[in-house]
Amino acid sequence: MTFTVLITDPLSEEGIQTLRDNAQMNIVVETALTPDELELRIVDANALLVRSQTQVTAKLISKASNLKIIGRAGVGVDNIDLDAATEHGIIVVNAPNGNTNSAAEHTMAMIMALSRKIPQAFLSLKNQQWDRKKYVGVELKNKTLGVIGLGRIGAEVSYRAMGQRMKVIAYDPFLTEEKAVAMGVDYGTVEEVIKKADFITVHTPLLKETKHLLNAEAFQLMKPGVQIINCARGGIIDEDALYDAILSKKVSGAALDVFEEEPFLDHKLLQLPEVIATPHLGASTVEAQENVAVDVCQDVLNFLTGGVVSNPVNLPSVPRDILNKIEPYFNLAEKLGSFLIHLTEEVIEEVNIYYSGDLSEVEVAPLTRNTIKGLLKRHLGDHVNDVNALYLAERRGITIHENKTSTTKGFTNLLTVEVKTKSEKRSVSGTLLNGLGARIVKVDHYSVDFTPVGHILVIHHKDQPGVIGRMGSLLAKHTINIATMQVDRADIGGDAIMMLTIDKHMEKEAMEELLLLEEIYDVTAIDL
Ligand SMILES: NC(=O)c1ccc[n+]([C@@H]2O[C@H](COP(=O)([O-])OP(=O)(O)OC[C@H]3O[C@@H](n4cnc5c(N)ncnc54)[C@H](O)[C@@H]3O)[C@@H](O)[C@H]2O)c1
Ligand SMILES: O=C(O)CC[C@@H](O)C(=O)O
Repeated sequence: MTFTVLITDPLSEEGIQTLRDNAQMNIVVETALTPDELELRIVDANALLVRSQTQVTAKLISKASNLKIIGRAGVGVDNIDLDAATEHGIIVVNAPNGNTNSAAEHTMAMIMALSRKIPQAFLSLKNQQWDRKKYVGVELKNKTLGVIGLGRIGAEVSYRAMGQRMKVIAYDPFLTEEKAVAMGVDYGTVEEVIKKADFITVHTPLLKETKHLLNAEAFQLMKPGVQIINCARGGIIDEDALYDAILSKKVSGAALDVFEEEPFLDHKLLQLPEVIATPHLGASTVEAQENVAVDVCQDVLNFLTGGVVSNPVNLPSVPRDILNKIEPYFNLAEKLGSFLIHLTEEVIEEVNIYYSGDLSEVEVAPLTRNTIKGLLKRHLGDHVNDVNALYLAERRGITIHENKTSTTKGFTNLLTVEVKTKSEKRSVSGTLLNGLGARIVKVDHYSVDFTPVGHILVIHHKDQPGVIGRMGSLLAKHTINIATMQVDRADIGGDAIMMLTIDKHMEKEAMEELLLLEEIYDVTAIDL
């Protein structure tokens, strides 16, 4: 059997050779296709290999009737519609490790060029101006580097910055104080990092939660003269807010490798002398391109020839006989995880999963993976899947315990997930009701009953007459319609919980107003 492998972005020949060496592979390299041409060529492809330029959209995937695997030579898979690929049963693999070093080195190069105004001085010299006064820089030594996102690249940048005798303060939702100490960095909240840093570098994926992480509000909190670096993804920084912050002199310089819209030929930020930039070159080294091409081509080869892949992004791997028994619970498990992660802002150290009733008799490992996938997705994004969820949790020091028990509290099946942080324990229980689908039936020690979909509000309040009315009027003022509502309390006049499903996303302003009501302790808005 022959497989057609279509390569649509420039890939290192070292990697492609891995495929060429196998007689079954028919390699087609077409790096200048228009989207329309690509739609025609994709029909015959069994594998598609891309970097960040090719946009693998749902429309393209819908035309890819023979496609089995998409390989991304690099980390970010935001140019690939993962849901569409999964829906079409197409496996996506990436190469997450091969360009870490290059991206970290590029970030350091940007920090150093920025602090010493090297690109600006060079340009001026090219324009025949010998100007030594205009290009006075600042030293890095003893300055504080704020790192937001301490994953592979963020960690490597931190080590290098310490080599420059910088102090590093970092925030990552999976960073504990102990881990920070072990790495030699200071631990801070996003706000602390932003307030204390002289240079701020972001190294998160682009997710709902990281979109415009550095916005006008964040720039307000920063030190005057702060310098900003983005070698991760365009969109983590609000470009308009950055532009204004530079004009107002709050930000004295910015080094950008990535942009909200790429590619472009003209950008208003580039009109500012304080901005230096590169056209998404973080991974553009001979070594990184070789590494990622070799890794991804090897995975594609393994997959097409029946082997095991190393870096699946969306691969479900459950044997059919087990799948048939537990598949109905997958959605419940993931929803419980997704719900629970919103109940704590602290670093999760331990997860306990209790399988009761019918669930105590089945193979539960895939359900655990789905639960953890739901938990991690909020901070790690869509690259968390059944295959890598446990690995990612383990890498973040989260211990997971599965427990089987016959106690069902009246349900034929009950799945309880409990997370422990340094100072709190939160839990949620759900069941699969025959014919009615997934229901959440307990939140901490409160009994509830609701379907885990849509926009949900969890409100802790004091059990007192009038609270529900005031809360309802306030939501009405914001044209938020309540679809369902549950109330439970610890004891009369004591702590109580309201669970609401509402018809639209709860905006920040409405949340803040709710919190002003005297009897309301806290409000959590969850979109499932
Ligand atoms: N410029 C380039 O050419 C280039 C090259 C390689 C990678 N990248 C990009 O760099 C980024 C980092 O890559 P990586 O390999 O280090 O990924 P990684 O998954 O190892 O690390 C990302 C980290 O961000 C953290 N995070 C998630 N949400 C956060 C939040 N709200 N606040 C703070 N931290 C948060 C995660 O916990 C994780 O530890 C990605 O966006 C990747 O696409 C860019
Ligand atoms: O393909 C590239 O050069 C960019 C890769 C980089 O953005 C990544 O996420 O790995």
